[in-house]
Amino acid sequence: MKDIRNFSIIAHIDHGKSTLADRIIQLCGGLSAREMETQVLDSMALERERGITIKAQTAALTYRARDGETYYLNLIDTPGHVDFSYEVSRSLSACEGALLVVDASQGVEAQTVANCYTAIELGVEVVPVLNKIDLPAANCPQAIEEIEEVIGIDAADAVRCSAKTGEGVIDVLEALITKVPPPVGDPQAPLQALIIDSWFDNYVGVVILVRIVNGTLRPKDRIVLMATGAQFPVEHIGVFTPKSQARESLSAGQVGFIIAGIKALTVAKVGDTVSHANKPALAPLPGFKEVKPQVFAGLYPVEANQYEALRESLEKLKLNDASLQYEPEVSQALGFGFRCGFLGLLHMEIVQERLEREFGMDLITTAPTVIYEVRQNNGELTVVENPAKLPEPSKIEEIREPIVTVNLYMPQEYVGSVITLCTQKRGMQIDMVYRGRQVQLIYEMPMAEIVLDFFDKLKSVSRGYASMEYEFKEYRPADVVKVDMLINGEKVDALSVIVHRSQSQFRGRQVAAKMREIIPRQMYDVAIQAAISSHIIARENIKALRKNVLAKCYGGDISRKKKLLEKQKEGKKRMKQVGSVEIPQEAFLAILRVEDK
Ligand SMILES: Nc1nc2c(ncn2[C@@H]2O[C@H](COP(=O)(O)OP(=O)(O)OP(=O)(O)O)[C@@H](O)[C@H]2O)c(=O)[nH]1
Repeated sequence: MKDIRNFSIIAHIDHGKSTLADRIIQLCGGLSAREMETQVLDSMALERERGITIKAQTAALTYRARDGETYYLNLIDTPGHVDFSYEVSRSLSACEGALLVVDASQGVEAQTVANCYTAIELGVEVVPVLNKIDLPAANCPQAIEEIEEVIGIDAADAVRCSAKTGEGVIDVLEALITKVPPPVGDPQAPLQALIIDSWFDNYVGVVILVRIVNGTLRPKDRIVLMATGAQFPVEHIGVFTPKSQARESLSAGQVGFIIAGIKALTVAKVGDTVSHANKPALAPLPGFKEVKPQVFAGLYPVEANQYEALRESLEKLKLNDASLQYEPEVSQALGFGFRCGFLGLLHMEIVQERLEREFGMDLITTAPTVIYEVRQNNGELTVVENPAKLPEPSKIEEIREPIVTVNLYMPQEYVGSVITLCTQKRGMQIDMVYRGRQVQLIYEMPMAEIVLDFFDKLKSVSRGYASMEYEFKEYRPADVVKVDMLINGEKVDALSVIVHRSQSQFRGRQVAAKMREIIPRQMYDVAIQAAISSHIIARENIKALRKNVLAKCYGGDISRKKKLLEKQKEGKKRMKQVGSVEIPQEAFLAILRVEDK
């Protein structure tokens, strides 16, 4: 085991994580030059565009070091966004080391900081690497100073490299084997394997990526997944180089995959422990957590006849995304659709985008909401993830909302504005810690505020320098009310939102005003009203307009007429006919666009 090194790469977007990973894979002979042509580590087109790695992948590599020894390196990829922070912590806890890649021409940036602290807290050895030294703007001494000040680790002998030219990449590997300790574990002990990731493969079913902590696993062994107790006979085991390669055994310290005829991703949860069914470990590995959807929204096809297609697309997505939930739902205004549960806003956006892009769906999405626990006067306790389903105020005894613990990191100069923002968002300060030039703020905050627009606001008050991660804490009583929107006197269920009472009047007015801007003028007057119960709190009017786009081009250039009609059709695409009024997609998300008081 002395010759194994398990590591991951922590880097800010664009600092060169994928390029460096590719270089390392190339140096260690994992792939031929032709296979290298396409960047391997983040394969989904969507990911590349957004620059985030959604599904962790891995590579088992062999490296002949300068000391003449051969080392087995396991590169474990980590996803890079707040919604996936639990998966990040599981990937990191499967490593003994992490390369902290910093673009020497840019210095340390916010996003890396939170992941780096997670690594340090998990006892992972962080090895600083300065990348892009080929750039004229590279300033290594400055980058070193920033790493030391901001992250607080010694960076004097940070490795300098250029993932682009290949210069210094060997030094990165040498630093890795000297600085990162080999794994510890007992190959003879009962099996404990940590699930780092799992995904669905059309041919073999669920593939589980594990880090074996103790014990040894062989094909044909019978395994148990400790959180669910489900048992399966192992069919194949192996490693990714990054191509898959079968192995006869995987033992303590190694990283590899298990295929065991598992059909549903929900059985093999990230963070769970795999053990032998006949001789299970006494206890699972620490740190398993059930990740549950935190944010819910309704997804409706623009064309009613697309409902079945939407169901099929969601089914397909769900195969590879255990955290996505959906249930059929009916809205008076929007017809048949699905109430979907997501880990967070980014997760929601990704799902939405994949549905539209990969599956060609045309969707209307309602405003995201958190889950409320509602106790009614008759003692009944219900869970509400759709504002339209909130019982009448007179029937409610108490509403409780989810509270999250938020960890924020930012340079000192932004502490003031971040605190102001947190207070505005009903946050309660728990702690404030100085870490070099960086400050860590810990807040407890209603999840609903985070869902609304906290992340964007945080970025704007800190000019992008603050980073955050959050975790569900508990449900607490909350003084919230439902604001309904009426269009021409009709309540549109899909437009209702739940907001804090102190903000309700203000938000109701703002949403109405925003909708007046968004909803195009129609053939008749349209009245938009906001109401709490039967009490109207705001009213806006959209004046009638006879919209005849052809009126301007009398004279009869037919191709121009066609073009205009085409354009008008395009504009209609994401509209939904509600009663007699056409409402565009943005109107359903108007609540996300309003300013704070
Ligand atoms: N000049 C120079 N450019 C580099 C170097 N390493 C990476 N790049 C470039 O920097 C850009 C970002 O590199 P990636 O490897 O995609 O960065 P990443 O951190 O993986 O980014 P995401 O995948 O978006 O998270 C690409 O255009 C690379 O070609 C380097 O050493 N020198």
